[in-house]
Amino acid sequence: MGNAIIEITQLSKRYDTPEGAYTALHDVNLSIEEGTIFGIIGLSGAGKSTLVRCINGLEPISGGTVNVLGQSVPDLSAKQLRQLRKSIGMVFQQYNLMPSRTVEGNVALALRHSGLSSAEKRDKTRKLLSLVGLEQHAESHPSQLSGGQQQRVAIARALANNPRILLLDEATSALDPDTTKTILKLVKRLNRELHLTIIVVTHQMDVVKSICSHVAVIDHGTIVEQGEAFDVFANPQAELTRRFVGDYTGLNHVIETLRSQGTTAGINSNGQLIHMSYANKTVAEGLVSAVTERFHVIVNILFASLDIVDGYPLGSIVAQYSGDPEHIRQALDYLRDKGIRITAVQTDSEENTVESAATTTDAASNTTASTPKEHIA
Ligand SMILES: Nc1ncnc2c1ncn2[C@@H]1O[C@H](COP(=O)(O)OP(=O)(O)OP(=O)(O)O)[C@@H](O)[C@H]1O
Repeated sequence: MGNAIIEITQLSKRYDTPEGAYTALHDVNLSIEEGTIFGIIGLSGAGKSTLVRCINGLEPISGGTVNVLGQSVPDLSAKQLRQLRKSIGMVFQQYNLMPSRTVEGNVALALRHSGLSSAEKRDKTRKLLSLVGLEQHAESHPSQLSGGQQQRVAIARALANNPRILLLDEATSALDPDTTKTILKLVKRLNRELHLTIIVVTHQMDVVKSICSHVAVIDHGTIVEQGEAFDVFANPQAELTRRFVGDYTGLNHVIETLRSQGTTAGINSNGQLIHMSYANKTVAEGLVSAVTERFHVIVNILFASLDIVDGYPLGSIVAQYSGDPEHIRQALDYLRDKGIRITAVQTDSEENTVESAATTTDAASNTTASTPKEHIA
């Protein structure tokens, strides 16, 4: 981990509207380390774009501090702000390319105040296009390119002034899943090869899961949870985060089905429905047979999934446990000892966490505690 490249404390932002002041951001605290890929996820209207605009100085703040690259953004002059913005490359959902210019012309446009000669600009533009895999399309116009290719041009343009931070604002939201994957792969490579700090503003958990090392969840202008992406997925605390994660993994759908059609879904009224999540592949192997044999309980698996979050495997199982209640309790204690997070699923209300020693939350900072994990190649 390096130093914080962006440090935000107690940020608030109010907009004056005809109906009165509207608070779009409230007491936002964020620390983004250099070299990380940091996701900011929230529903529409949560305040994501406002936060981005406060970071790059496009919006005056109402309170708190915003430090970017060691500079206090609200205190910068117009000239200093222009300079700072050169260090922050921006990519948006709608590519924002000039239709009348070629691909090369679009990228070169970002170099117009660079002081480079025409030959140097041409050389740099070609290098940037090669970096994003578009060297063959330098002479094409944006209309001749696919959405994914246009977004690559926008990324090349955003990199023209050698920024230290790349800010992607819903950059993959208009793309199909396959194209999204290739763009995310490119973003990950840029992070690695250029040691760029990347901020990914999104409403898609899939994007966070694929490339982010850290994530902050924003809800109605407040950061409700933040931490390492894996920990947030493994042990979501805030209601909105649980919804995002559960919707993404399919767990919410399963629980809904069990709630509405429990008997038809094959569960009986005597068993206990348990959600198990685990971070360690080897522990999960043989999980069911171990507790079945050892504690003489019947484990009926209703749902299982395995995901890779930021390069780490994360498994999830919903199962019905039947048998002697004392044996079930012992079986669950045993699993907990093995580092598996155990949650009782209520079919008539919300899930309740059955106390788990391995996972705790620092409620004061809305930070999810670290979960042991096992990296895969
Ligand atoms: N200039 C403005 N004047 C008044 N209210 C604004 C202004 N800009 C944004 N808002 C309000 O602030 C809230 C946050 O908006 P913001 O655009 O930051 O959300 P968002 O999370 O980026 O949403 P989306 O994903 O839909 O772009 C919204 O309720 C919005 O209506």
